[in-house]
Amino acid sequence: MSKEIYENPDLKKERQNCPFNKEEITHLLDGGKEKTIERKQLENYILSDEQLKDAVPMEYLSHADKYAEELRKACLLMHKLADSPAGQVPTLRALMGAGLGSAVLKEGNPLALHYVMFIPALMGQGTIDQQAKWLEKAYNLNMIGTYAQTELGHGTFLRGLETRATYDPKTQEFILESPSLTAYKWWPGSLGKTANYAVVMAQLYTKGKCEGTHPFMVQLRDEETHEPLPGIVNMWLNPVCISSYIHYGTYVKPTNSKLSYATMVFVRVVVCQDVTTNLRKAVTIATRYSCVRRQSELKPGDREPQVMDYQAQQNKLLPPLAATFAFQLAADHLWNLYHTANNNIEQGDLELLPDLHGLSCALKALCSSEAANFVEVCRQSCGGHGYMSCSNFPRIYGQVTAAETYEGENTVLWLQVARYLVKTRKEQSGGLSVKYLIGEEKGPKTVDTTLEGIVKLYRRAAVGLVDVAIAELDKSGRKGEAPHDAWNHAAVYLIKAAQAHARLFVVESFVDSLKEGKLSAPVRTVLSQLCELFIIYWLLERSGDFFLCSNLTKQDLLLLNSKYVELLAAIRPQAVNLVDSFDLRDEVLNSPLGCWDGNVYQRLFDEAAKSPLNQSNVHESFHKYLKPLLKSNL
Ligand SMILES: CCCCCCCC/C=C\C/C=C/C(=O)SCCNC(=O)CCNC(=O)[C@H](O)C(C)(C)COP(=O)(O)OP(=O)(O)OC[C@H]1O[C@@H](n2cnc3c(N)ncnc32)[C@H](O)[C@@H]1OP(=O)(O)O
Ligand SMILES: Cc1cc2nc3c(=O)[nH]c(=O)nc-3n(C[C@H](O)[C@H](O)[C@H](O)COP(=O)(O)OP(=O)(O)OC[C@H]3O[C@@H](n4cnc5c(N)ncnc54)[C@H](O)[C@@H]3O)c2cc1C
Repeated sequence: MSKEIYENPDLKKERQNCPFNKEEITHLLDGGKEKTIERKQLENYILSDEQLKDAVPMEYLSHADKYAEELRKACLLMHKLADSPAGQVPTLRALMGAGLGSAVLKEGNPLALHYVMFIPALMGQGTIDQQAKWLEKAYNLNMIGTYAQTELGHGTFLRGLETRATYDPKTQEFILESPSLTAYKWWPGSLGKTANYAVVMAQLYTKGKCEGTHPFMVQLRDEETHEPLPGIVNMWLNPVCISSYIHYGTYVKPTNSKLSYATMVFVRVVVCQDVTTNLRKAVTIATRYSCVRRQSELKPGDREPQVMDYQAQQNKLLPPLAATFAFQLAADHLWNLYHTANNNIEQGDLELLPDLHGLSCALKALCSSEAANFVEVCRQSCGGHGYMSCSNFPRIYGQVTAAETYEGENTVLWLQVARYLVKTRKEQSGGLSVKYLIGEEKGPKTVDTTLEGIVKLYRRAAVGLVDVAIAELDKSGRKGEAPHDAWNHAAVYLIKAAQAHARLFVVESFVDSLKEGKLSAPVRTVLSQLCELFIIYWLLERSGDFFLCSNLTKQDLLLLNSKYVELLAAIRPQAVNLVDSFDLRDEVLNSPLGCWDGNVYQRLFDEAAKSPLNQSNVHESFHKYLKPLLKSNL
């Protein structure tokens, strides 16, 4: 007789009479029906392998055992690549980030940097000959690389990196050295124990002149013994300059000195999608749990309600639910810009590079910071159980907050965006992502609170805040302040302007995607409600920006607040159906709180039972420490 599949009755009820086709949303997020089929085949292929399952929860292993266990599984995954039903590249992409890969490698993939940064650096900056020599070796895993840029003393200020690569014309070699403790490469993933090669960013010196930071291929360890090569600690020999600008001993300037930063642009684009995947996991866990959890008393004398029925809980969870769609659609737009810009750059056309740099910095900083805040709200919305390690919130939060720092610390990236906006506004130039700065909203500044009217408010805030920042810079200039001082003293305004620019891009991506998308009426309805909820949510959160730059009134704000709470109530009945549409398997969620069947309490209990401390009634430490204390009559 088939085993009855348990489904929590409340979750079951939430799923009845869903007014839209969940699979349609799944296909939208996957990039089409075929992609969904491919993803599910790949998930089955990977998650059915018993050798990829953890014998004990990772949190109970030592640091060294965690590393060894993750490396074991990462290597097994690489062996499985060849037979993957989805092909190598889609499989690799799925295994590197917060999605399928995190279901197997819960502490992170020791080989991630090899694929996410080392190979992209070779592809983006290596010469044809260098690519011929190294790419096949890297793809065949005959070498494991990382991207070594950050030093103990410098991570942000690349022009301040201390590692030096001095070109010796006699031997036609580069001598790499770390001249000081603060020059030691620090932070690069896999550098400690896994990688045997690295792309090292170093200041290139030739003929006594510093030509700025350039990428170098450096062998770190013996390919057979894995022992560090001699002198690897503070003197690295025989590196090779990647995309060499040394021609017969003479330095030839690249067409754009920032092309060596290209790898970071690529990862910033990828990070937007990865933090969105993590946010989707957090929202799914919190939403399902909030429909299983019953607590307190809403109507006196009634049964304890589902906590999702509290407006306060809806206010916590529905904006992040909407954000997952907003960020995914914006990341898709950015990805398309990346491909267009990259194809142009390969033809020598660098015109879109500033747009790509500005937008990738803006979206990486916005998606990572907003996702981090939203993940913490999701964790808090689950009360004490959200605090447990097994809830998976601590790990998701750690991964998303890391993204606020790596690939460019967010504040620094906001200032890069501001630099791009101020320059663009002053030159009335700029391409794709600042089109409105040129054609800013003309006409009366009256406010209408329709979707189009609200988008116009975002445009006014984005342009207006750039103009406020420019006015601050000009005021400082008139006081005789040097440009760098004026820039520093306007930082608060500059960052506000950059953030408003990023939010406008996300809002317009969401609205445009719904306009252009071939969606069924029911899906369009629910996604439009999420879109309107999200853009009103952000406006209410940042109302000061809008008061500063438009004729928004107190009445308008009260009206928008009423619209916001109406939308909370309208979307509440579809919350579980929307997160079900993400189609995230329990193994990917990796949380008793978020499992599809809602069997939360039994799964929590089973997880607790796995703790080594719960394998005996009295731990040995009692006899060593506590019992003597109890007898000591202090
Ligand atoms: C599939 C799953 C994926 C999983 C997710 C990924 C997992 C990865 C996990 C960890 C990996 C982490 C890796 C790292 O962290 S690598 C190290 C990252 N470090 C940084 O990002 C450093 C940040 N700092 C900088 O980028 C620079 O120092 C700077 C931009 C802040 C300043 O550089 P500087 O040379 O001083 O430039 P200026 O500010 O003076 O500007 C000059 C000029 O250049 C333009 N510009 C700057 N950067 C770029 C760029 N990257 N691309 C294009 N153009 C750039 C800038 O706009 C100025 O232009 P101008 O105004 O016209 O003069
Ligand atoms: C999980 C993780 C993985 C990483 N992986 C790698 C890797 O694989 N390879 C690699 O090379 N690096 C890696 N890094 C390092 C990362 O790139 C750096 O930490 C990051 O670039 C920030 O630089 P920093 O640590 O020097 O911080 P700092 O730049 O020292 O930042 C400290 C403070 O100074 C502020 N600040 C700095 N400059 C300015 C400015 N101009 N204006 C205003 N404020 C400023 C910052 O906003 C911040 O508040 C990783 C980091 C993490 C956390």
